[in-house]
Amino acid sequence: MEQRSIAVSIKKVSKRYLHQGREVPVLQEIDLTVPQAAFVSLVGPSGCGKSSLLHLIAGLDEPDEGEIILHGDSKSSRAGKCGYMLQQPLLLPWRTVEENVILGLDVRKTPRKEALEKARDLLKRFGLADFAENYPATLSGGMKQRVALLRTVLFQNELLLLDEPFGALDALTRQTMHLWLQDLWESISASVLLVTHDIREAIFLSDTIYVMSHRPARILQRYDVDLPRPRKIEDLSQEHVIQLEQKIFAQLMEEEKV
Ligand SMILES: Nc1ncnc2c1ncn2[C@@H]1O[C@H](COP(=O)(O)OP(=O)(O)OP(=O)(O)O)[C@@H](O)[C@H]1O
Repeated sequence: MEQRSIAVSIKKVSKRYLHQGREVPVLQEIDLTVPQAAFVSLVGPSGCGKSSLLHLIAGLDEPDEGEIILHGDSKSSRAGKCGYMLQQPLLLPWRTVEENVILGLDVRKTPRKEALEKARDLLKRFGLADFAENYPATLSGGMKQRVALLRTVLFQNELLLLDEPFGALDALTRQTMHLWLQDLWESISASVLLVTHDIREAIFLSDTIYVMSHRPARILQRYDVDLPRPRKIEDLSQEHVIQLEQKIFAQLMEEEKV
C-alpha cells in the first residue's frame, strides 16, 4: 500500500502553564498524526487543552517536552505555515468581503490587483461571488464564517487548523456549513485539524477522530470513520455511525465527570 505523507506529526508533546505561581500541566504526552490531505478532528471536555494544542502547532508557543513536525520538518519555525481560524470570524467591518479575504495577502505585500483576483476566484468557486463587495455587517453568521474560512485558505491552504469554527452557529446553519466545508476541503486537498465539541460534526467531516481526556489532556482513543466520500447528512443515520457517536459521547461524559 502507498504510504501517505504526513502533514503534522505530534510526538509525546507535553505542556504546562504557570497559574498563580505554580505550574499546571495541560497537555500530557500527546501523540497525534494528520496525514497529508486528511481531515482529522479533536474532541475533548471543556478546558482540557484542545486550543492549547493548536497554539503549539501554529508555532505561537513551544511544547515543554516532545516534538511537533510539520511536513517532515521539526527544526524550522512553524509560524506562518498553518492557516489558523478561530470561532469568531474577526472580519474588519470597514473592509468589504473581498478586502477581508485578502488580509493575509496584504500582510505578505502581494500586489492588490493580484490578491483581489485570487479572492474573487475563490469567492466565485465557493458561492460568495454576489457578496464580494458587501460589508460584513450585511452578512449572516454562516456567511461571515465562510468569508473567514476563505481568508484563511487564501493565506495558507496546505494545512488548516480550525478551532470550533461553527461553534456559534445554529444547528441548521452548521449542517449547511458542514457540506460547504466538505466541498471546499475536497477541492483544495488541504490537511485539516479541527477542534470541535460537536461529535456529529467530527464524524461527518473526519477521516479520523482523536478523543482527549480531561486536563491534563491525554489522547484516550483514536477512531477512523468508515464512511465513503463525499458524505451526505443522511449518512449520519447509519447504525454503525450512531454507535460511534454514542461511544464517543459516553467517553466524553465520563471525562466531564472527573
Ligand atoms: N497561555 C496560557 N497561559 C496560562 N494558561 C493557559 C494558557 N493557555 C491556556 N491555558 C490554560 O490551559 C487550559 C486549557 O485551555 P484550552 O483553551 O486549551 O482548552 P480547550 O480544551 O480548548 O477549552 P474549550 O473546550 O473550553 O474551548 C485552561 O485552563 C487555560 O486557562
